[in-house]
Amino acid sequence: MSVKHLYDSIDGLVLKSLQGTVSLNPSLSLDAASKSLYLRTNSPHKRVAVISGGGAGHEPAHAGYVGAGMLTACVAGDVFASPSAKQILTAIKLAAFSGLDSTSTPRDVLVIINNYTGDRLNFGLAIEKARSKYPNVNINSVVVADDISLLSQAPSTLVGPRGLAGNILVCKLLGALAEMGAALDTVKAFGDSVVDNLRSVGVGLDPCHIPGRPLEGSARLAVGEYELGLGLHNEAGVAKRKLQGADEILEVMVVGLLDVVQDWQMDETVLFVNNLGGMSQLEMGAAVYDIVALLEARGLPRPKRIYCSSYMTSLNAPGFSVSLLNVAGIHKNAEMVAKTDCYALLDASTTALAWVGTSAWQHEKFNLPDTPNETPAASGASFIRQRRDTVSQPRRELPSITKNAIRGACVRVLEVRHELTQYDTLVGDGDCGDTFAAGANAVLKALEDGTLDVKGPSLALLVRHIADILEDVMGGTIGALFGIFLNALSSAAADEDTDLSQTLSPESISILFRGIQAAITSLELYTPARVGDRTIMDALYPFGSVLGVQGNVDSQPLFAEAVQAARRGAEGTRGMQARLGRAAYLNVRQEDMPPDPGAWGVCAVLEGLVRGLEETK
Ligand SMILES: Nc1ncnc2c1ncn2[C@@H]1O[C@H](COP(=O)(O)OP(=O)(O)O)[C@@H](O)[C@H]1O
Ligand SMILES: O=C[C@H](O)COP(=O)(O)O
Repeated sequence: MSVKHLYDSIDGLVLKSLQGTVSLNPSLSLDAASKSLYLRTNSPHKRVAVISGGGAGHEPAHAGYVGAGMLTACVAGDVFASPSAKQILTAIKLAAFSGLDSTSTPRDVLVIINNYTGDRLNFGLAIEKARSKYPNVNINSVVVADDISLLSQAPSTLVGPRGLAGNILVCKLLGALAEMGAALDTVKAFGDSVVDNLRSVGVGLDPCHIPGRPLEGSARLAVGEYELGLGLHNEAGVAKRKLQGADEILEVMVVGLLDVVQDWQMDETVLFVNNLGGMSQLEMGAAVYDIVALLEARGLPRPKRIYCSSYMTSLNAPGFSVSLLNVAGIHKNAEMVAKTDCYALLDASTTALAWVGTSAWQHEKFNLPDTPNETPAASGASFIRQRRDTVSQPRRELPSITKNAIRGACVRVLEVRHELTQYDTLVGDGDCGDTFAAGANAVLKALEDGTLDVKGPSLALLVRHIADILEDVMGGTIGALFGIFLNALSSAAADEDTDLSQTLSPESISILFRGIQAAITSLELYTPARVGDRTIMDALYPFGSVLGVQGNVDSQPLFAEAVQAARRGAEGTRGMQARLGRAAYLNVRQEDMPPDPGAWGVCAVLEGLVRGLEETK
């Protein structure tokens, strides 16, 4: 694994890289605030704009695929963390309206989402927001979930297969179909059918290293090991195996794929080999040759199209994936889909920078050199109104309490940042500490420069403002969860008459507590996670249930008690197997599972709030 980089931090890198892409393709424009790239002009026949995106670190995905005949727009988050719903909403707007005047009918939008929790939550929320904001734009989505390596875990997890590099094949096929003027329903049906007929498997010879990240914990493979069942974000593979050479690795991959596609009609397939960024193209070319040989050795016809490039990387990871697309299976589906010629779509020209595929397929009968004979082996949470009696407490000046509490939360988050990174490196993609820290730093800055107005006018607006600040800087699963939680808390508090500009009254505290419970309830609309699934819910549920205690209570001790319950919940995730989130992909021994980083981070926020409150006494 190379840990030397040209840039020594990822700060500003994503934007700069997008700017570089715009320099390479004059038909693109960049909306820097949302990190969205879009085609400035589109063919008037195009009725549907196909868009995609996700965390950065996968370049040339997706910026390299924006162009006529492929994506109309894309949006990037931070490295390995989903963009926020706000960013995605802008990308949808740009895709629907770019280049059109106010009298023109906007394009409909088809969103291609890779199956990762942060992406599902943030893209899902953005689509909901866009539907209400732009009622004349029809929006639908296709979720790519091509990874076969987690299928054996399916019954015990709720996450489903991950999206791997097959995503780019989906972008090419749907982008070309939309360019031909297809309607949204057709593109959606075709996309679902493509996903149903797409399978991938990845391997890694080593993880990648993210510029600026600590080195500890980043070298997880011994010299003689490789990982099978690798994702796109440096998360650990499903199994470590002894490195015995190309023959063994390719055999395992091909056999694994063929095992899950036994019902496919194999005379109509596409082979798609993706370099995760750190393999030499010399080796990848040889791998293509060997994979075709392995298929032929099993009596299978050569794939009708073969592709190999760095389509969707994991920074500089020395690894790759192999995907198979069952074209016959796609054509067998609904009548509307059957009329679509997959090969014509793959061969169609595009102005996207990074699509690599020859147009020679249209003209030449495909001929591979001989292969060897021998082959080796909300929401607007409905606010739950409860009666609570609170003992009367002295009224205290609010602004300094609020400011200290918020500052306390941010400072505590920054204290645990590296702990979160360490835990998330072991069980996830390592970005959890950075995501929490980005939120904490942004709120601290807003507190210091006075843009976050702690004097009021109301709890609802204060919370909404914090949610807004966080949404700009926190992507990933955590960003989406905080967004949902805080917006729901704000909506719940807005139902109440809370003038918090002067004093912190028992009544306003009880409104806050009830709002927190309502916000937890609204999270349930978007995630199936409950206690025991190893997520933030393991901290939030115990926290909320203490706050829900009825009867005479003194608010500050009750809050502190609730935070202790959250801490016990987060501690309880140590050694817990995950059913949701990226940790669900892992095969880590129970005793080696660190606490859940999300739950740990939530505890830090809560503990910081308490510390800030106590400092105000
Ligand atoms: N479906 C889910 N519901 C609630 N919390 C979840 C879910 N999936 C993951 N989490 C929480 O999110 C945390 C990871 O957040 P983050 O680092 O942003 O994830 P990612 O980088 O995979 O998007 C986990 O530690 C867990 O607490
Ligand atoms: O690159 C990251 C992907 O978009 C997945 O996002 P996530 O880690 O927030 O789930």
